[in-house]
Amino acid sequence: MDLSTISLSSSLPSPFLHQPSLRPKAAPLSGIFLRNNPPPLFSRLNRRPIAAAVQQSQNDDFVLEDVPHLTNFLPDLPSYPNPLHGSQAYSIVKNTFVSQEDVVAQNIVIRKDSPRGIHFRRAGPREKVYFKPEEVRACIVTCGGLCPGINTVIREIVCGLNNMYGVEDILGIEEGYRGFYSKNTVRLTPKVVNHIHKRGGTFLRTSRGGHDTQKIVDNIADRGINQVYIIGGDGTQRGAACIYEEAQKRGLQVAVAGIPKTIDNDIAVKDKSFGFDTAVEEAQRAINAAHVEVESVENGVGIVKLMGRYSGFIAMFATLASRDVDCCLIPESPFYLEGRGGLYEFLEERLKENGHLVIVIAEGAGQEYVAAEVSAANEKDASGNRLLLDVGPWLSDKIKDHFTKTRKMPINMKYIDPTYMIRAIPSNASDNIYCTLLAHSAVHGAMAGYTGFTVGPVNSRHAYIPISRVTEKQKTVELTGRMWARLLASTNQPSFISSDLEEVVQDINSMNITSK
Ligand SMILES: Nc1ncnc2c1ncn2[C@@H]1O[C@H](COP(=O)(O)OP(=O)(O)OP(=O)(O)O)[C@@H](O)[C@H]1O
Ligand SMILES: O=P(O)(O)OC[C@H]1O[C@](O)(CO)[C@@H](O)[C@@H]1O
Ligand SMILES: [Mg+2]
Repeated sequence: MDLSTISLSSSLPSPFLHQPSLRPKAAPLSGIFLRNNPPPLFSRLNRRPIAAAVQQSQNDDFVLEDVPHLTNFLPDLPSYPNPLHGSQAYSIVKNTFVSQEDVVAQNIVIRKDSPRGIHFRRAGPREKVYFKPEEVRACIVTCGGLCPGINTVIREIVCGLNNMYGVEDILGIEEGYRGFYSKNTVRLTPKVVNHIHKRGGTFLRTSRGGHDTQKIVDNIADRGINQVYIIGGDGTQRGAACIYEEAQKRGLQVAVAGIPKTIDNDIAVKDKSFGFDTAVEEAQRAINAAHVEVESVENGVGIVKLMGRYSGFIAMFATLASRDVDCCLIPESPFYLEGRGGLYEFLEERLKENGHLVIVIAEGAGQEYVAAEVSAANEKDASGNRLLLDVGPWLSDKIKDHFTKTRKMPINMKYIDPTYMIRAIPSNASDNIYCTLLAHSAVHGAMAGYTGFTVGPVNSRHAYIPISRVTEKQKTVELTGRMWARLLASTNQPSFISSDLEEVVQDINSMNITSK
């Protein structure tokens, strides 16, 4: 068990409950473990009591992975009644405010005797806020690659702050983290952002690299910013954690809220990333085009390359949605070309059977093969992410060579690379709604004094999730999970698992692992 897991059980000696980082904000959740992910300073201070508390509560099985609160390091911060009390939108809601006791369970498929497991705080407006609206100076920044819906999140943070809380002072930081110290800010009002959700990209522009925590926090302090909304992927959220830690170290009343973004859908804990549905939908157009092309010629072979550096979610879902795909190749599932059970054998069978076929490949798949054949320097982007080799043309050449040279069978290759087309578009209707919920959750959380947190749905219910949970591990397609099995069942493609590996997978499957 994690040493930062502590118990708030009523049997605890009171000193534990009085340590600032451990103290619940309102009514404590009774009889629970609280995993606060405290910043290094607090974990150092609390090491002994935390370990002792764990020992005392070994039998308790309810874990709350809590997010930090400004009062953890500013204990005398005053609070105010939430202005939503009087808002025309919320005053008629039956339970306007989310109770401090409301939590969201990470696992909802459980067995009768399973432990209650990990929970997160439910997102939403709280009875008390820790900012007077007229004293809020918020800023929004977008970093990393694009994804559909960023503009909707920006719009809804601005409109949410303004319409729900009466906040008027909102700044846009342009071109990512480096914009904090190298650019002027732009004033964001509901009028300025009114139409931006209809456009792809980010109204505030973006960049990679350039994260300098000291300079960023200096700038936040100099400008009198007290709420920071950070939209970006895993790298961006790591940067957000640094900003939160530095602001806390300096004792600044600055709430840092992260809205995780990635087209690859590889953010842990959250159900899915915003813009992902839109991207999968757009990918259908490329797959359809490939299918139409190859269906119309003799021995047509279509290849569609989609994004997905380390995870094949876009490829997997686009394949499952389409039904025209014969084979889906993803980074998590190593494939091989030659021999029994290999890709060539399968493609030959499909061509004999149907006269055409479509392959979808995620950009991160087969990197080891490409690397072995092309002399490429190990290049990185400005943020330090490894630049991938282009697997699409490599695969297309391999298949062409195999059929025309080895099998003496001419094929008609149609290669489509819609990489940027699927992420540079505006979000669809359902992603727009999703983005609105994310933005509102972030606004409610920051106003309520939470900081160093991210937002997202866990089993469909929106929650406040510690930043570390979304940065420590990337979500990947589980080869032993049901979704990948559904894909294999749908395409009937080889699993590319040799018999030795099959045994290992069966062993893993027989362990008590549940998958969605
Ligand atoms: N470990 C880190 N600590 C502080 N800042 C970081 C860290 N990693 C990345 N960043 C900063 O976060 C920003 C975005 O990072 P990156 O380019 O990796 O994109 P990302 O947020 O992971 O999005 P995506 O990968 O989905 O495009 C950059 O400005 C980068 O400097
Ligand atoms: O070319 P860019 O903008 O660096 O982004 C490419 C990368 O960004 C991602 O979309 C992640 O955001 C990856 O799938 C892709 O490899
Ligand atoms: Mg990333």
